[in-house]
Amino acid sequence: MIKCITCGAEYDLGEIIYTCKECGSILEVTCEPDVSKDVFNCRKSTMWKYKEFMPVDPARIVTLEEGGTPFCKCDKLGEELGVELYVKVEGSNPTGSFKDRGMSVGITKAMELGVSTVGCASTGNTSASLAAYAARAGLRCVVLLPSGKVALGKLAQAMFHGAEVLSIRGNFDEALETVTALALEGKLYLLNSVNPFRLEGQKSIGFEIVDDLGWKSPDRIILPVGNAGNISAIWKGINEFHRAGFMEDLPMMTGIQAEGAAPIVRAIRENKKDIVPFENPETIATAIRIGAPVSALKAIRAINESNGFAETVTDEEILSAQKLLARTEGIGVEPASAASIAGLKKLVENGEVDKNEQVVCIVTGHLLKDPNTAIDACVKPVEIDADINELSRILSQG
Ligand SMILES: Cc1ncc(COP(=O)(O)O)c(C=O)c1O
Ligand SMILES: N[C@@H](CCOP(=O)(O)O)C(=O)O
Repeated sequence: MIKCITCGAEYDLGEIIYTCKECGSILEVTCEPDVSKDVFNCRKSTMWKYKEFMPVDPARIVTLEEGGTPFCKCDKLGEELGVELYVKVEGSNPTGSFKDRGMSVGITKAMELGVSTVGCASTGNTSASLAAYAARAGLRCVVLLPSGKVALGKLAQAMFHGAEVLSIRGNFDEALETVTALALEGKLYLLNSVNPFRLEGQKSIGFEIVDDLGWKSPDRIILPVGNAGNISAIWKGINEFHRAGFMEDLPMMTGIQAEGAAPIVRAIRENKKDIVPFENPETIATAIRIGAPVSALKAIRAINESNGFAETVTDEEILSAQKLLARTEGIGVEPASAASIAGLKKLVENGEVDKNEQVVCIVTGHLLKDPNTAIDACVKPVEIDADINELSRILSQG
């Protein structure tokens, strides 16, 4: 069933629907399989390890073997910050971000529905991922991107995988409004995270964290929040495993937003159930430059239900955390991803996160997604002749 999260209205799994016809709220797919966790043993380490929890025909999936991403224990950084730290490296997915988990389910669903054209609005990663999975499935793909605000690597991916790329004079929120209107006219199948099947794939991040920790919950999961689908999906997945009896405790879901694009943090601080959009969201972390997150209701619920927290970080804090993670632990992430590390640092400093907590930070996209920001943050290479004496002189400078 597809179910409205606000009024509970139910819809058939075969219906193409993005919001509730009764009350206009957002939807979710209900999923309560009756399985033992032993069925997962000896399966390949992709998100399809948990196929019983996915609402599509497992015999006909469109996959690039997404999921099963590294779960790195980060002792050096953990010690520096005073917590037991694990980093879930979503940049290791096939197109370099967590979106692949959602697109694998979303495109499989598109094939089941028999649609011919898929589309999305994107700050970059959704379009890169959709373009790749649409190519694999042989579907036409249309993506709307905010002009001048998409990191180079992501743009290259969308173009190279053959998507029809439209550069919108406007921001992500305006692009999403436009493409949603087109989807409602039936001109394309929308694969942004307002599509509840997208989130079914992304909930597997929660499954993997629990599995990686030996069927236990961490104390806290921290992640960047933009359109707010991922935090909602992970909380849904964690609850499904909890209800299935695979684990005892639940984590505190902690969302981090950039200071210039923080409607969810503001809603949590003001104890509101919904957001007031940021009209002109701005941040160097272009992936989370979003003012009107479509899954805000779900995200606020996830944070409140889990006794979690929401915090903002500045662009400077994001860039410094990006470098800290790269240089302390060798994990290269794009700026938005580093918001989780920046957030952890801030929350430890202000006492919100207890020393010795077991914390999982999700880093959502690969460093190479945004090469320009990475290069701008570094000292330029020194140019020298191919001469051993000159090389020795430089090395001796230390
Ligand atoms: C790299 C990266 N991190 C974080 C986010 C935010 O995720 P969500 O929109 O699901 O909150 C996005 C895009 O949405 C992203 O591309
Ligand atoms: N950062 C996202 C924004 C769109 O999010 P979605 O999860 O709703 O598709 C992107 O990569 O485009």
